[in-house]
Amino acid sequence: ALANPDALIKQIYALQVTDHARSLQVLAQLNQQAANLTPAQQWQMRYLNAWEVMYQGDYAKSEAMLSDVIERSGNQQLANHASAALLSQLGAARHYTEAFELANRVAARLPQVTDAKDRRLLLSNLSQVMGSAGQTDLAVRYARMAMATVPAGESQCYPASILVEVLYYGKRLKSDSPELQQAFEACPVTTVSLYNTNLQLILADLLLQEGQPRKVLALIDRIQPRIDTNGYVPARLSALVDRASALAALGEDDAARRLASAVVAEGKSGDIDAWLKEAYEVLYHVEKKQGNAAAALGYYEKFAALDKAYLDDIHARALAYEAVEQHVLAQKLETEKLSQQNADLRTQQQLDAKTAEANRLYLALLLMALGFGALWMFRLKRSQLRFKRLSHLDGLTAIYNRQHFMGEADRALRQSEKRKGAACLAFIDLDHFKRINDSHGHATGDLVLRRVVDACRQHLRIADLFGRLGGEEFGILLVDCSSEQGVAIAEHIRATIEATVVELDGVIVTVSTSIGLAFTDGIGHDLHRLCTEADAALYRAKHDGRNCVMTGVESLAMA
Ligand SMILES: Nc1nc2c(ncn2[C@@H]2O[C@H](COP(=O)(O)OP(=O)(O)OP(=O)(O)O)[C@@H](O)[C@H]2O)c(=O)[nH]1
Repeated sequence: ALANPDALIKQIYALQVTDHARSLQVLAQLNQQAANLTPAQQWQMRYLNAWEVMYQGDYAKSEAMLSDVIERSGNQQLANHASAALLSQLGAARHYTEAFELANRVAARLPQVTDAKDRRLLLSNLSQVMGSAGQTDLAVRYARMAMATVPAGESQCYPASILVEVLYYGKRLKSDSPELQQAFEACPVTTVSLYNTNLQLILADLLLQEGQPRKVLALIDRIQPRIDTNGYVPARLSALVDRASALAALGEDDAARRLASAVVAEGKSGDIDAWLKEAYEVLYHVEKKQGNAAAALGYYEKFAALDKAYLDDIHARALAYEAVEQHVLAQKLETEKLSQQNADLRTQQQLDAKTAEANRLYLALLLMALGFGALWMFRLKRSQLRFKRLSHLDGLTAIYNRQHFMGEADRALRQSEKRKGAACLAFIDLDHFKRINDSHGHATGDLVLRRVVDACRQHLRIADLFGRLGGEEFGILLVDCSSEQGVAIAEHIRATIEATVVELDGVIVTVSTSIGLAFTDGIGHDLHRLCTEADAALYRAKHDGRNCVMTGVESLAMA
């Protein structure tokens, strides 16, 4: 097993463009141990292998591999790297529609890509794709954004190279353009030879266009060793064809033909068509110059076919770009429609929420009103009841007043009659009460009346009725009470009143009472008859010297 796979993976990243051959060795070493790697490391390896396949030019295979990493690795950073790689190779493989679609997805995701390195990478490749679509302005903008994203101390090489490329393909670059100079400074041959070589080849093309073939040859002589070491096919073919063009321009036809033929010998379909086209152009010019009309025509036809294909390709890119843009526009409109619908929905929801809140408020108000209403009703009822109760009571002593006593006594007697119970009616009248008023004042008289009520209460049960019948006269209906019990209770009451001492302002007042009794035992439950009887008994008690209990004549006779 490998000691530190992560370190080796890192090493591959570092070596990819600086020492490609060495990076391949490390990659092979790790691939042998793939089974021992963690799933995360295995995804890293899939990405690195995809990158290598792309480097070798097998775009069909690398496209599938990179898509797999983007969709399934679950590693956002790795997906960013794979997206960047796929972007550049979809363009190279002329899968323009896919490239522009991916570009749109990447551009949409850019705000979420916070890692500076990833951002720079994605922006650079977006720039490349836009450049290939002929959108030079956009491509330049992305490239400059990528350069602005480079973290301090990091190399500007990659975005600076992309900027040069897009300017070159947009025909906005000259051999002395500051952007090219800047890129050379950012991509020193010592650290990033591959990028430096690419820049040199671009410079070679520019020098050719500017009519400086000698400079081109000198330049290619200088970089040829590196090209041979790297083994990057496009670089090798580009150098070959540039050299052929330069030699042709210098009139060195044989050498030019030899080199151009070498490029043609490698001629396959795909990526090398650009150099093949240039090679046929060189051969056409050489043969024409030499007077080989038939050969010249043959090369010209081949050149024209490739040139048409090249122009068609540019046209296809523009069309694909347009199509994707239209699609994106349609999607955007759809999204806007959707977001409008969402906004409408939100407004509706807010409205609903407001309505619901208003309803809740109304309900709360209603409940409150009902609550207050109920409270008010309750209070009203309570005060009504209180008034009613008060209207039944005597103001001074708070026992039943005459009217209520009589009503209640009548009811109680009828109930008693139904269950054949016995009851006893007592009329109590204070003796010489007028004298108390006269000697001690009305207030003392009132106090005496209240104390008399208290004294009587001590001997009453809950069911008994007690009322004030007049000034100093009281009535008591003792329910479920025999005549003996009635006489005993009346006697107790009389004794208690006699014993009661009322003191007011240092003056001591006592009072006695006369009581007349009538019993249902003798005369039945008719209140009127009982009252007459009790009254007669009281009258006798008064005449018999007061401070005593008397029973009704008839009652007694019956008893
Ligand atoms: N202090 C006070 N006196 C009252 C009240 N109601 C009636 N009286 C007085 O009670 C007295 C009743 O006097 P009378 O009817 O002559 O009877 P009495 O003085 O008790 O004499 P006898 O009943 O014959 O023993 C009157 O002087 C009334 O003014 C009251 O609410 N408070």
